[in-house]
Amino acid sequence: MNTALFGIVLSTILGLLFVFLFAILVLEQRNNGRKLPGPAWVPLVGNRRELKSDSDMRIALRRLQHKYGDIYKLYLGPSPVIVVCGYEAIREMFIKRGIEFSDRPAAILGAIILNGGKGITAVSGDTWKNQKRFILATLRNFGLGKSTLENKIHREVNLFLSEIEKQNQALFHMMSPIATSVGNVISHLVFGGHFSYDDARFKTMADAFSSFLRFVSIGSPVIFWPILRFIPGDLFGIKIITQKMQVVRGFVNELIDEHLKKFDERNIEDFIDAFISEMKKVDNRESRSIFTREYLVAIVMDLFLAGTETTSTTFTWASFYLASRPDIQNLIFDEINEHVGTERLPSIQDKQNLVYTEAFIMEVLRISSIIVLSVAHAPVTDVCIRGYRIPKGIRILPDIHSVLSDPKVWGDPENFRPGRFVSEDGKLIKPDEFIPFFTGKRNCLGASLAQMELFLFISALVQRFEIKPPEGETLDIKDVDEYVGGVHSPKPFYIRAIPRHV
Ligand code: HEM
Repeated sequence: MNTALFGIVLSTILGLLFVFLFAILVLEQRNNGRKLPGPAWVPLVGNRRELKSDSDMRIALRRLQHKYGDIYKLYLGPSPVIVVCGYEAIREMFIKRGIEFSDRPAAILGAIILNGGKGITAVSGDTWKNQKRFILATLRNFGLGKSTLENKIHREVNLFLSEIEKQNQALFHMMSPIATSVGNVISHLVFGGHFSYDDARFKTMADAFSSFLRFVSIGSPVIFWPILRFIPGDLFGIKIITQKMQVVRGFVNELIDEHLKKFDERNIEDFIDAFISEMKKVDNRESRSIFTREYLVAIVMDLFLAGTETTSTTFTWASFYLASRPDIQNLIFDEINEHVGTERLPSIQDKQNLVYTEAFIMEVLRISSIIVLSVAHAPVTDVCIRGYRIPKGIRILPDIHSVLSDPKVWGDPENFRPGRFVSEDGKLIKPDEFIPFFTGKRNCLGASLAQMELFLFISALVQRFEIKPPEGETLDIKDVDEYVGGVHSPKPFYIRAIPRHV
């Protein structure tokens, strides 16, 4: 299409959309039902101004909650979105009436670029239920929560510790080594192999996923105006992201081909084998089957995307708090030294004795709140909540940060204080409001895996090394904390790892 013709088509479409939006506005105003509160919005642009009014979007979100209450409506571009804040509203909608809010909105552009909208995070209804059941059962078969997986994680822990040793007490950034390690834990489960620390394929995949997460963050206009992706050039960076995703998809397809070639029904070794085994059993003419190659590619990509950046970002935050709070790091080390010693790696069995270490991990998950706004949900049918009519399919964003930073729940949410999770008689406290993995029917599928990894990697790191800021400096939260959308990760910071036993 030449540029002039493209301009005419684009302006006609935009004109029609404008009329359509104006009609929605008029219809909404005529609606006699109780209207959800929310800021006035500008057609086409939505409430971008309100969300971007602060350098840190969490401040804007807290202000909106304060002004409009726990359930309010926003417009992101032309799309209406309902934001749900505070534990009570989240409990009411996603726990008590969880099934009614367990769909995802119709495949949005982000999910389509990632996996054709077919992976576990994007699907709804029976497809979602069947995928979730199969993935959880298969991951359990391959050791989730069992010692077989712990042995594999320990192998990765040892490689990780050697990698830290190689830094030779010089300054380094934690994200790179830990991303490879947690990526390798998923790799063991998914395809039965692992990457070396300098593997170019892994670096490409990690880079593609973190660019993707930045891109789908709440602010990208092309997500809400998909037509913008046809503008010549790559103003919104969508073409480069799509290319990167194609490279990752090619790599996943190679893995599947390798598995198909050596497939042996009597020797099912990993998730891909287990899925292929089901593919061979079911009749693929049955159109509702989830056991197709397309679904397999999408699920594998989802598991890597959902399981790598989240866990490695949390771990990177943990290394920040270790380096910036030597008092807390000493308490963790003393506990490990007392209950495990230094001759063997801490194991899952030790969890019951390493209460303060567990509390430290919970406090990192709480205060870093890496998923500020959860993945969008959608009502399965039209529903009524607190007198508000909520239409089927609308995007609902649970505001996890509003719960994890609520002063009514935590008292001093801004302070890093692991002791809040330890009772006076030394037991671990798990408040209902502790929801970094969200809650209800659609909560994180990898929560127990992530907690197992964080425990085994963090306890081993502190057992072996003293984590320190750069010589003669201190690390301050103000220098690393910002949230602009996507996963809440710290700005780059550098630390040293000093071996405790030479
Ligand atoms: C610290 C690490 C992690 C955090 C904080 C985290 C958090 C979350 C959150 C908030 C959601 C959205 C729930 C919702 O729909 O509202 C989610 C979904 C999900 N997570 Fe995690 N996650 C972590 C690690 C993992 C790992 C290791 C996996 C591994 C396999 C994983 C797999 C998934 C999947 C597949 C979903 C989609 C579930 C569904 O749609 O039913 N996550 N996670």
